[in-house]
Amino acid sequence: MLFHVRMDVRIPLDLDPDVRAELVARERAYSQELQRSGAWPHIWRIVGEYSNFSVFDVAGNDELHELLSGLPLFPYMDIHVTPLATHPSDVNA
Ligand SMILES: O=C(O)C[C@H]1C=CC(=O)O1
Repeated sequence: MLFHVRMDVRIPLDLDPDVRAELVARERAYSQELQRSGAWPHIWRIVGEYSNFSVFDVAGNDELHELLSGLPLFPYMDIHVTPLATHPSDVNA
């Protein structure tokens, strides 16, 4: 199943810079591992925001929740999920 996910990152300004850097590095590694596995096929920066639009390709809601809640930055994100269905006019479907 495909899901559109918006992630807005809200790291507290007073978070220790070393803790912040370590979190961001772990987030990058976790994200890139999922991208390589095929579970996270698209990630786009939203221009002018510390946010992304992503597409996840997973078995269902439970797997998506497991992957999202495992994000190192999960405690510092607002996440909005939109399940995607095939459009009847999609010429590629
Ligand atoms: O920067 C972000 O959008 C947040 C997060 C998602 C992947 C990643 O490496 O960081």
